[in-house]
Amino acid sequence: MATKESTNGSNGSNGTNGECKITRPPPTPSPLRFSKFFQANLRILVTGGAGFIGSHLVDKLMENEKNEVIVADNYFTGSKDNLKKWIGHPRFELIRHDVTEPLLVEVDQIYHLACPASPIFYKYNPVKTIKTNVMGTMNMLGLAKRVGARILLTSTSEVYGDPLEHPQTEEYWGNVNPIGVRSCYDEGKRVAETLMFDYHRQHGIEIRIARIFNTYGPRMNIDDGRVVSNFIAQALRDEPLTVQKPGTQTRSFCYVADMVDGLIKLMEGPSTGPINLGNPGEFTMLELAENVKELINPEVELKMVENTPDDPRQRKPNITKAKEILNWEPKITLREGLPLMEEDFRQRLGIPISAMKDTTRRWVYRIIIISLNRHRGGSI
Ligand SMILES: NC(=O)c1ccc[n+]([C@@H]2O[C@H](COP(=O)([O-])OP(=O)(O)OC[C@H]3O[C@@H](n4cnc5c(N)ncnc54)[C@H](O)[C@@H]3O)[C@@H](O)[C@H]2O)c1
Ligand SMILES: O=c1ccn([C@@H]2O[C@H](COP(=O)(O)OP(=O)(O)O[C@H]3OC[C@@H](O)[C@H](O)[C@H]3O)[C@@H](O)[C@H]2O)c(=O)[nH]1
Repeated sequence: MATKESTNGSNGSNGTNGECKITRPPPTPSPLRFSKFFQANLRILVTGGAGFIGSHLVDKLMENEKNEVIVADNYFTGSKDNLKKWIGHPRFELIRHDVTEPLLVEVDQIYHLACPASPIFYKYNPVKTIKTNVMGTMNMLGLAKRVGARILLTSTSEVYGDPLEHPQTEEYWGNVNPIGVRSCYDEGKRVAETLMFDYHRQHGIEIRIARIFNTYGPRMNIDDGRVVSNFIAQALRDEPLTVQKPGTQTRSFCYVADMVDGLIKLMEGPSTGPINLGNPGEFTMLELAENVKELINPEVELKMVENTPDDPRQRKPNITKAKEILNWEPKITLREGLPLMEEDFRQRLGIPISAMKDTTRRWVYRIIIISLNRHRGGSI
């Protein structure tokens, strides 16, 4: 939980991309934040909390009995289903709200995740996507300013565009097409980062910025369109895995439980960021397809299909800062994470394990799932 000392810790902090001098003292936090008598809990707003990463974050935050969690979500890509175990809980509230409109709630921390993240969804209504990133972030910063809350933005590795530096450090300014079909998301997040730092410098708002690299895990939308969910759903449905050309493009995949730990450490830690959060294990899309085939359905075929414009050719985080500043690094490898996601997809698709071609290998994976579940206290 944030203390008064750590709350003010960002006052003299440096941004990673240069000196960050605050021109005004920070706003006074809400008296509720430190009240001993009426409000012992930390009130945390999670925008986009009904989505994939957001709902896992809510699960983790709710484990702490000192936390009260409020989710604001417009359900564009998220679902109440992801939060069903918390609905009705006395420390939990769910609000249907679009972050492009202002929101007034007394909170101490804001995890600002609201934004469609899959390319097919963020390209569906690009004007809305950029509004969500720009107006949504301004509204949440306005709220942070008003109530003196600390705010964390989930930015993205997409701010590096099609990177010419590899792996990507936080100092790299990126190679982004400002007028392409991905720009509503990439440039939207870049403006959101700018707004965060301007509010920090001008109004003394306590900010945290996470640059998240590709994250996967249970509860991704089955037809989300992102590569890991596509390949797993295709493997389970016995459909060819659609590898977009050339197939040699790379990504680094982080399991969602690791990501949530990193986000909470960043929120509670001393640094504004931006800090890269991701798993440095790098795979080509052909390698990912081969892994899914081997682990989930050895009979499935690979099919090369056309790619979309401006697809980044390589991506891998340098996580030195996360290790040094947050003492964070991912623990779950891709080959451990894929079976955990398979289990969730299998249940939601209604495909029992017996319906698949049964091999000894499948039993090995089940044992991995059970032992990882035990290790993580049963929460996937
Ligand atoms: N998953 C990844 O690989 C990844 C990588 C980099 C960054 N991120 C960032 O993390 C955040 C969460 O991503 P995710 O993968 O969970 O995506 P997601 O699509 O599952 O979740 C996004 C949530 O935001 C909600 N939302 C969208 N627009 C909104 C609006 N205008 N008002 C209120 N709610 C709105 C959606 O309904 C959904 O619940 C996003 O900000 C995304 O940009 C994710
Ligand atoms: O079926 C598919 C889908 C995608 N792909 C490829 O897989 C790679 C990854 O594509 P995804 O759509 O999963 O995700 P991207 O890496 O393009 O963007 C992602 O990264 C940063 C985040 O902010 C975004 O949330 C997320 O969309 C791309 O090279 C794409 O061409 C396939 O080969 N087959």
